[in-house]
Amino acid sequence: MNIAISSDHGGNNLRKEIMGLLTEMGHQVTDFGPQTLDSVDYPDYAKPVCEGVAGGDFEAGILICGTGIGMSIAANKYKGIRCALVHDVFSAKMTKCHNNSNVLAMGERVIGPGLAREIVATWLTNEFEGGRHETRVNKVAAIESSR
Ligand SMILES: O=C(CO)[C@H](O)[C@H](O)[C@H](O)COP(=O)(O)O
Repeated sequence: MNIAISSDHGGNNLRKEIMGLLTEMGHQVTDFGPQTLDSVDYPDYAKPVCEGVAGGDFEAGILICGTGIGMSIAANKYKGIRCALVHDVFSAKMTKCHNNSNVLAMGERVIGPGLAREIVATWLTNEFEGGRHETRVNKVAAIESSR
């Protein structure tokens, strides 16, 4: 898959860990930084990933900050983005199978690299189930279109 990734300063180390995993898994990774440990603002780094996924340049996006919360809030402001904040393996599977999430957010200050790797691998290797879940995802999209 063609995957975009970014973080803020609070997610820099985990972003690099996950980039390594994605490469090991054979994915194409586009890194939107940041490239230093300077303090930055997460909405600035959510933007290229979300615009790229919503615009079809990337099949999936991964966003990492200290808690993952700021990134997920910012990401879900973009039309067409379904960002899930995930810190456990069960939710990683469910959000792909049921929500068809196209962006995954995690917090480097919340979970360790081992669990984060498992979450990403689980999210990327499961499939949207469609059916009743598609009806629900479409209803969410209708809310977005009506505003
Ligand atoms: O947005 C966040 C929380 O919702 C992220 O965790 C940020 O990484 C965090 O707020 C950054 O905090 P800092 O004190 O500026 O390092």
